[in-house]
Amino acid sequence: MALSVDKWVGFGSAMAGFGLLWSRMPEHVHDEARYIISSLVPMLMSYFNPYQQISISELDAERFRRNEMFDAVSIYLRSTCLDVASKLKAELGNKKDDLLISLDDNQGVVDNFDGARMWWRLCPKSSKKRGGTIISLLPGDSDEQPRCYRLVFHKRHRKLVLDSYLPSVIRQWRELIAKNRQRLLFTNYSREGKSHWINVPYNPPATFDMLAMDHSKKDEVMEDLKAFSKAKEYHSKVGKAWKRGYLLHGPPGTGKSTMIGAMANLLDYDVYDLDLTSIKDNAELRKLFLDTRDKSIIVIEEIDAIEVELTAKRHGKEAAEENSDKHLVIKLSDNNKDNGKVTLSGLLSFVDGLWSACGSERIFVFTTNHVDRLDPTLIRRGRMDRHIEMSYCRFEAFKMLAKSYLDITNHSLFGEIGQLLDEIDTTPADLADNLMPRGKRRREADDCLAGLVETLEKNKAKMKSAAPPMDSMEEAKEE
Ligand SMILES: Nc1ncnc2c1ncn2[C@@H]1O[C@H](COP(=O)(O)OP(=O)(O)OP(=O)(O)O)[C@@H](O)[C@H]1O
Ligand SMILES: [Mg+2]
Repeated sequence: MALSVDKWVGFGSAMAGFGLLWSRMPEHVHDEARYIISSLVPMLMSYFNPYQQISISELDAERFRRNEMFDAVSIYLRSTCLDVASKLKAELGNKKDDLLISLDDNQGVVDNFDGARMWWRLCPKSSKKRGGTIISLLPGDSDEQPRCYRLVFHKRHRKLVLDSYLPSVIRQWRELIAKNRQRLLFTNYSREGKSHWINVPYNPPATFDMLAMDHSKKDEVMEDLKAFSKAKEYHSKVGKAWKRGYLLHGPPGTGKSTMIGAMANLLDYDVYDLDLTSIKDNAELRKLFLDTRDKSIIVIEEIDAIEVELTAKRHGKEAAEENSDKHLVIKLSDNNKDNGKVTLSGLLSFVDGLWSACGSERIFVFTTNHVDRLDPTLIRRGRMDRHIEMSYCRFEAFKMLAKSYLDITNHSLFGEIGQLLDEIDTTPADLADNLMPRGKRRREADDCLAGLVETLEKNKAKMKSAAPPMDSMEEAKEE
């Protein structure tokens, strides 16, 4: 039966080809005859061919982003009608040992819906070259036709297919992905001048419970995130895109990246780690943005360093080095001079321009060690809604680390450690390093804490010897 469906579809294409040929007949053929035959072709086609066809391409018509309907069909077919297919493909899924079986190219399957038969076929990528020329495409297109699913059904089921069958495919797809959702970490890479996302399964170990920072600040951030994830109606009521910006700033090793993992865990969002330096221009940046999914955190780490690097590309390395030494604010560039590059204005429109409203439930996170070096327009309130300072570890944060690393809430050395932490700036990363078991023997809490006191004492002594003597400070003050 599938064969006869293919025949009909082939017949339809042949008739269409005939129509095309006819439309190109020389002028001298009588106009009236041309008109009659041209209008007869579609009538003949519809008379002879009782089937209709819908194509679902892997990329959407503008080729700007992936067509999610293609994914919906893939997942639907995988779950419902692979039993009858003879050519299948096997891959390892995102979850460990998760075997993914799907249709192989050119393989067809039949689905039954409400007494109607639906013929599906996966058509492979095909070349657009015909007769040695490439058919003209939108800018950025490749010369390959993307893969597509072809659905063929009897004409009398048209209403059923459009009103019930395809909506049910989408509904089942949504249910299946909600059930089997695996959080992903994406990063961008560039191939042949075009940017793409690749992903790996993402299960960050950090949670807010383990994050050592001021209690009230932590609670505030968690409340803010939870409120954001439930604020769909609020955002549409006030006419704002459903997105939020966080700027995490503080010295290295204070937990900025760790907090991003904790955010992803708390909200169950995917993370897109955006590498700006490998993006060709603003258009590519926009394309990448359109390719992100809802419920995601889009991260640009160490944005100050990226700015320096981008400046280096534009104005020469020396200029960038000079800038980084002397100027507190390093601009990306002024966009008139930098066609074909990611510019500050491109980045701003990525974060909250017209295009940023194209998705929903997106959180932008920028991290930096030098908040004072950033262009103020990039981090103004409204763009980066919350500025969170991750600071050196004091006693309260230390207690959280002791609880997670050593499972203790009190110890005779706590008083001494608290005092030392007040005197010297120590990052949570340094403390965590001292609280980890070393070598083969798991160290007892006593050993760990004694070792930590020793390290802190040493650091204190170093700090004292590095500081200028009191007398010279007094002199400097007087001067
Ligand atoms: N606030 C914190 N709470 C718990 N652990 C922390 C914290 N800060 C740092 N750590 C520990 O130190 C390691 C390094 O921290 P992280 O990478 O998050 O720092 P960062 O602020 O992103 O540093 P950088 O600015 O260099 O990127 C983490 O793997 C984590 O184990
Ligand atoms: Mg980091």
